[in-house]
Amino acid sequence: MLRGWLAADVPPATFHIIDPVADNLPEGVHVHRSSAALDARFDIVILGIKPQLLAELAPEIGRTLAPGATLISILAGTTTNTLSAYFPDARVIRLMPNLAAAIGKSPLGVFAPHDDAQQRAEMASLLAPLGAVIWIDEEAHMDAVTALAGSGPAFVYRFIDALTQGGEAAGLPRTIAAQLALAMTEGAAILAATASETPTDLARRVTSPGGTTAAGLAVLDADAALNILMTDTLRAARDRGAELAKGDAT
Ligand SMILES: NC(=O)C1=CN([C@@H]2O[C@H](COP(=O)(O)OP(=O)(O)OC[C@H]3O[C@@H](n4cnc5c(N)ncnc54)[C@H](OP(=O)(O)O)[C@@H]3O)[C@@H](O)[C@H]2O)C=CC1
Ligand SMILES: O=C(O)[C@@H]1CCC=N1
Repeated sequence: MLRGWLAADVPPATFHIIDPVADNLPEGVHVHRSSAALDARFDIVILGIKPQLLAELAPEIGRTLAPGATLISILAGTTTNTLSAYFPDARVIRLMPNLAAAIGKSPLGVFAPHDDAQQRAEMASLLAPLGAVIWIDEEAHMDAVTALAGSGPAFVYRFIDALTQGGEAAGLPRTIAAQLALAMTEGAAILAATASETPTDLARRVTSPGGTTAAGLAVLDADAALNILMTDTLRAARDRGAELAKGDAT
């Protein structure tokens, strides 16, 4: 997220990073190893610790909040009720970004318990450099949002790796297979994002009757195996969010 804002020319000195160990941070941001020695209080605090650390770190985090501050949590699972119990004076908002925030291409699922037009406008302006803001009306959906939008890049990267492996098994040198898998995925994703047709329509357009794509899809679609795998994958990720919300650190 920080890299996304800096790429959009937000001045680095705007940001105070509180992290005990983080290195390789962009030049010009303020870095603090803890909030203990920090006098300042902030109007906007973005919480990016592991959910399992919240109970331990809450007193320290609380000291960074100005009266009426906005606390934006990107923690998987952790509910606004839990956050509000730790930070009763803050305006709590949940946000689920992903790695592509660094290039302004993250879906940004946002849930706020006390939602209003002014807050939506403030969040839209704050988050615009990071990607597309998608308001989520029901907090119960945030674990599924996390599974699809937050964890999703890892699933796509696995698919790209599998394409590379498949290309290699089909006889290509690994480096060529890797290049083709990446460039093909990029083009297909951009086309799907910009075309008026649905992904299903686009797949149909690729598929010449009796051709190579049809032969491949016959395998990929058999027994709905990919759909079942994706359903199980997202369900596992979603349910882990619910476990984290209950404080499960295992
Ligand atoms: N990775 C992703 O793509 C996404 C992650 N998230 C959420 O972001 C959060 C962080 O995830 P992720 O970055 O992957 O995990 P990391 O473990 O990489 O990041 C957690 C960070 O918090 C630091 N930390 C530990 N103690 C303190 C402290 N006392 N004060 C301040 N910072 C501290 C950790 O330091 P240390 O390394 O020493 O533990 C670490 O740098 C999670 O809640 C996750 O659900 C949300 C969307 C996407
Ligand atoms: O793996 C996780 O728990 C976090 C949440 C979404 C992406 N990474």
